[in-house]
Amino acid sequence: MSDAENGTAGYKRRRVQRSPSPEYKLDDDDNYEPYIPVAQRRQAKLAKLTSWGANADKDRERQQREEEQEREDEEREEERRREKERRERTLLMEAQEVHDKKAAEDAKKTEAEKAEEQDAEILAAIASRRKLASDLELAKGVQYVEPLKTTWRPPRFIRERTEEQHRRLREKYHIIVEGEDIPPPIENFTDMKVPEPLVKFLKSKRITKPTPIQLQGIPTAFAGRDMIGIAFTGSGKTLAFCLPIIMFALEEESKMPFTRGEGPVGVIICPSRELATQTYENVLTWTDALAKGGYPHLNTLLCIGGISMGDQSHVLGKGLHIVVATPGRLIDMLEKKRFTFDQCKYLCMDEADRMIDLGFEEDVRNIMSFFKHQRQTLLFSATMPRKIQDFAQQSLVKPVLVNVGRAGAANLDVLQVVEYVKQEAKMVYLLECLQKTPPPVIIFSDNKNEVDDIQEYLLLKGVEAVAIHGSKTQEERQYAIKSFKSGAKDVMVASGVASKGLDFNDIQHVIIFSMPKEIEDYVHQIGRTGRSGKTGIATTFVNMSTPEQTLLDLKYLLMEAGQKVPPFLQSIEDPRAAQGGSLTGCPVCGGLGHGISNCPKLEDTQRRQMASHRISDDKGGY
Ligand SMILES: Nc1ncnc2c1ncn2[C@@H]1O[C@H](COP(=O)(O)OP(=O)(O)OP(=O)(O)O)[C@@H](O)[C@H]1O
Repeated sequence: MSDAENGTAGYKRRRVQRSPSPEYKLDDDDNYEPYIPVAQRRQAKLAKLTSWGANADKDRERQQREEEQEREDEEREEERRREKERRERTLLMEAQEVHDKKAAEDAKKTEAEKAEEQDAEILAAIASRRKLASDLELAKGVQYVEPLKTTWRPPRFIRERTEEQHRRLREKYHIIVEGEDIPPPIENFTDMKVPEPLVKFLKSKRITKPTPIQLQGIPTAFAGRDMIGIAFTGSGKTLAFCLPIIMFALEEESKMPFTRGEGPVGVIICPSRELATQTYENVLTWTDALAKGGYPHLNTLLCIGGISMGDQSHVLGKGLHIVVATPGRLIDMLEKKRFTFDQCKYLCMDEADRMIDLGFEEDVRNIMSFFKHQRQTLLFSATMPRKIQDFAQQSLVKPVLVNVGRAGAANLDVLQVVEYVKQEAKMVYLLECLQKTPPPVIIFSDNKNEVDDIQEYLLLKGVEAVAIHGSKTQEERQYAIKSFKSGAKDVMVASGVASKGLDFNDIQHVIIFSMPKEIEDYVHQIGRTGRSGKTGIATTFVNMSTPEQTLLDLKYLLMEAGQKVPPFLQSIEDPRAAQGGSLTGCPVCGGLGHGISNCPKLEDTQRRQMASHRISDDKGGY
């Protein structure tokens, strides 16, 4: 029989003939039915029909058995399916239960707890920053464990006092200390062994008794200890960190006079040129007073951007004792080897939290890498958030923390007035506000254009005003400060950054035209008045454009200082209180009205970091 006769037979036969090996066996082969010729099939059918009768019973039985088997199979299959469904449902339910339980637990957690968890994550990220030490020290694993030794000792009668007596004295002046073997507080300059001519000079400037930060800070620094000094604005921190460096330089010069190319023995770093200039001028007056009193003459160099170092060649031409600097110019001079830190043993940072926190951290490390020996490090500021304190402490040797009042608290000698003034009414109201006190008055705005606008407006109204901000030339800035300090000008309009830490005589009134976002800036700004024990007024304009969180920080600060809280500030609720959270201050900026997760300073730092990464990425691409 041909293939044509049985249709598909040729295909099947071809497959039979190929007799596939097991590994090539396709699924179709499972259904393979061997070919049975038609005649044979007919015969088979006939035989079946004929035997039907005889086998009918057997067949029925078999059929019944088969049907039963089939039913059983179906039942078993159904049972298996049901079991599977049951198992799946149980797993699903368990998963749902776990999910529901977690949701319930989350719901039970207060918003404050969730915020705390978030805060802990952010803090852990901050904590991972590198220690404040030079790269070389970090790379070599150099770690100093003992503070520097100095020859200074407190007078015997003070050494003989008990720890309890020291404690009571500190308590009397509201001084909080932390650390090991803390040197004693000393209540007058003579007992601190400050040279007589300087004591007399200070007296002539009405500096007769040390302020609390000086009373504990100067002995601590004289004893060679690393320290973190925190005290409110205008409390005399400058003398506290300058005096030890002057005394150390005097001692070194007395041992062996310095000649050209030698020194400095100490460096003071400030975050702004103006602050560095002011500190430099202070050091000059104090070292001059000593020289006039028969002590060796000390050379001090001002090392800041915007001035020609040629003007100071007379200082560089001699032995150098002290350098007062801003970071950028200092690094430049060190890199050019105009002087070295081979003999430098004293490093002080003013407004240290700003230096560490606001972009100078790498510069500070760079500066540290020029030191050849162990140094004594002093960090001072009016604001020092806990997080920065912790970080700084890790970088110092057995540090002593000297704290007068809460870090970041406002000076209690400043009467703080907060007024709601609509944006468009500010200028006119400013004139009215100027009538509150006689000059000198400082007006702050963080916006450079606004600083210029205010000055222009005041000049038009016949008010003698100067202005200072970061976009002014160094000459303009110096002129503004000089004419305001000398009393030739009544009002200074300033951006916060340009005037931080500046000590002007007897400022009567500080007007904050636009409230800074960060409460620390506010504390520094109002701190231009109420200095060295005198009182002053600070008037601050706020309105709808002031962020609520800033207002809340302000509200708590006023409450802490026992000042009047105006009704519009009173009505601002703390969302953390509603959530039952803790109302402790932000560890990053010290603001009392918010937590770390919505800290404006942290946001700002992160934004700047991202911007600088972008810039370095861009640079890397070329
Ligand atoms: N023991 C003292 N008694 C009286 N006045 C002092 C004393 N020590 C310093 N002063 C004066 O107090 C003023 C403020 O001092 P200083 O500038 O050192 O304050 P500060 O704590 O550094 O403030 P800021 O945090 O704003 O920089 C200065 O004019 C200074 O001469």
